[in-house]
Amino acid sequence: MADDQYDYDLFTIGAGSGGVRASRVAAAHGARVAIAEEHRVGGTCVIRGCVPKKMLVYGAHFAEDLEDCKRFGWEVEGKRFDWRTLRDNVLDDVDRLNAAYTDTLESHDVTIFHERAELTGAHEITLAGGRTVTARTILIATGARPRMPVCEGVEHAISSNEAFHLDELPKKIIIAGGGYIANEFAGIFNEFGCEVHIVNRGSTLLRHYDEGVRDRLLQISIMKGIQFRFNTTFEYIKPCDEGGYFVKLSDCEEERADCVMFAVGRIPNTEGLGLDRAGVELGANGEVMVDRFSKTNVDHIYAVGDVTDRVQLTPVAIREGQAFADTVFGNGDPVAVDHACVPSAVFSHPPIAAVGMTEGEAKNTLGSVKVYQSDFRPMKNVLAGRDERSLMKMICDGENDRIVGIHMIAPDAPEMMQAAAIAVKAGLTKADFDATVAIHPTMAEELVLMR
Ligand SMILES: Cc1cc2nc3c(=O)[nH]c(=O)nc-3n(C[C@H](O)[C@H](O)[C@H](O)COP(=O)(O)OP(=O)(O)OC[C@H]3O[C@@H](n4cnc5c(N)ncnc54)[C@H](O)[C@@H]3O)c2cc1C
Ligand SMILES: NC(=O)c1ccc[n+]([C@@H]2O[C@H](COP(=O)([O-])OP(=O)(O)OC[C@H]3O[C@@H](n4cnc5c(N)ncnc54)[C@H](O)[C@@H]3O)[C@@H](O)[C@H]2O)c1
Repeated sequence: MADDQYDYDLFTIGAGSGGVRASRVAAAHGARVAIAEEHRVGGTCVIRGCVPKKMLVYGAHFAEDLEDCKRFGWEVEGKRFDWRTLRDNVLDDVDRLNAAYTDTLESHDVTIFHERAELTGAHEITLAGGRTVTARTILIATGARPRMPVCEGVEHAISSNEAFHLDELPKKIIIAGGGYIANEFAGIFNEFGCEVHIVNRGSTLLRHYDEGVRDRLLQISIMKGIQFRFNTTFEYIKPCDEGGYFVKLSDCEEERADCVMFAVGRIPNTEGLGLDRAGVELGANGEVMVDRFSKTNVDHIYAVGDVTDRVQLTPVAIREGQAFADTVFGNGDPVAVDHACVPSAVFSHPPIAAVGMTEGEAKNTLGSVKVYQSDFRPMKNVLAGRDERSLMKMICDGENDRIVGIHMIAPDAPEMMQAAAIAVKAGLTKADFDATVAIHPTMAEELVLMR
């Protein structure tokens, strides 16, 4: 493996989900590996994404539990929510994870440069401090950053990055977007008692999800007090002397808000990386173009994760990193990641989870389609007096009964979906589900009882 012509066998730029996995696996295969990280080891998922977000979701959900518990006989006197306590505890855990990821790299003898890196030659990388190193193979794993649209006063708005660090909760927040981040943070802030407005440029929330499921989320979110504006754009955001901002939207008078947050997609981090000099081909959104082995058009340069804009999810970035390291540094056959049938979840209140084709996609793709569904009020909601129904849908190929998609909105939907996704990925049929005995009483039993 040792190739003394270069300082390292592998140099990874970006220590997020994809870069860390690729680096430690390549090192375990015997490669001499270095990684550069300009911010904090762990990347988006650990530092300012999935993990702290999920902790806020847990924190937020207590608002409902504390309400619902009364009907279960519990009385909680003097309940009060303190944002700073939750925020600081979450940020402490982020510090712990940052240290754990750093330890993992160090224990695999991966050299970490805590600074920005860019390509300055075919095999040459220059670090922000001025040091230059060389590597036989280079991996671009620089992730993506929030897209901030062109709008007067956009500099006064926050993105999800800042949402984890707020000093105070806003009394009123306007969130632009209708995707994952907008819906997840709308749920979080709403449960904490903030007045939440979602402003979407288009007419659809979460457009890649099944229509029935997204309509149910919209209905429940409205019932919980979240306000929605569709087909609306931002004209300006201006600071207000008394604090907060004046916000002018395309379809109404100027209004005041304490915080404006943009959650309108993420842009691959490819600017200023020297990729043009290296001749690496980029796509229309600045994403690195790669083949199924994550190789760019330049033989020794690879890219994994959000920077390639294939599927912007942590488990996908991790798989791409693993497959890259096994392919380039392992002894087995090349490994390509299968991007079909990737399950996903939106950690809204309640959460959504899905795998495979939506009903609409199946109808547009397959000859005949059978749809089974279960629309029910979970037992806990019935006793709690919470008027919130869950929905599960199973989409089958009418020709052969094979399940091509499962979609749900229900408490713990992501937990149920992980197991159900195995069956869909394995190509099981509705009859296989029917043949499985239910676990009673659960919500998941609906999966094997659908008509
Ligand atoms: C708020 C939020 C919530 C999310 N929730 C989920 C979720 O619940 N589930 C899920 O699966 N996904 C979720 N995601 C998406 C997930 O975080 C990403 O898909 C994943 O982190 C991508 O990993 P990556 O390795 O490609 O990039 P990243 O984790 O972004 O890592 C890239 C790293 O590269 C560094 N870097 C960039 N340029 C340079 C340079 N020139 N030199 C040195 N370092 C550099 C960056 O600082 C960063 O640390 C969420 C994202 C956000 C923003
Ligand atoms: N639970 C999860 O797995 C999770 C959570 C958060 C983020 N992520 C990942 O991060 C990515 C980015 O998330 P996101 O929510 O920023 O993007 P997104 O692609 O999910 O949604 C963007 C939304 O913004 C709307 N929009 C675009 N421009 C707009 C504008 N100028 N004004 C108002 N609305 C506008 C779009 O119509 C769309 O609804 C996701 O695609 C996902 O891959 C995943």
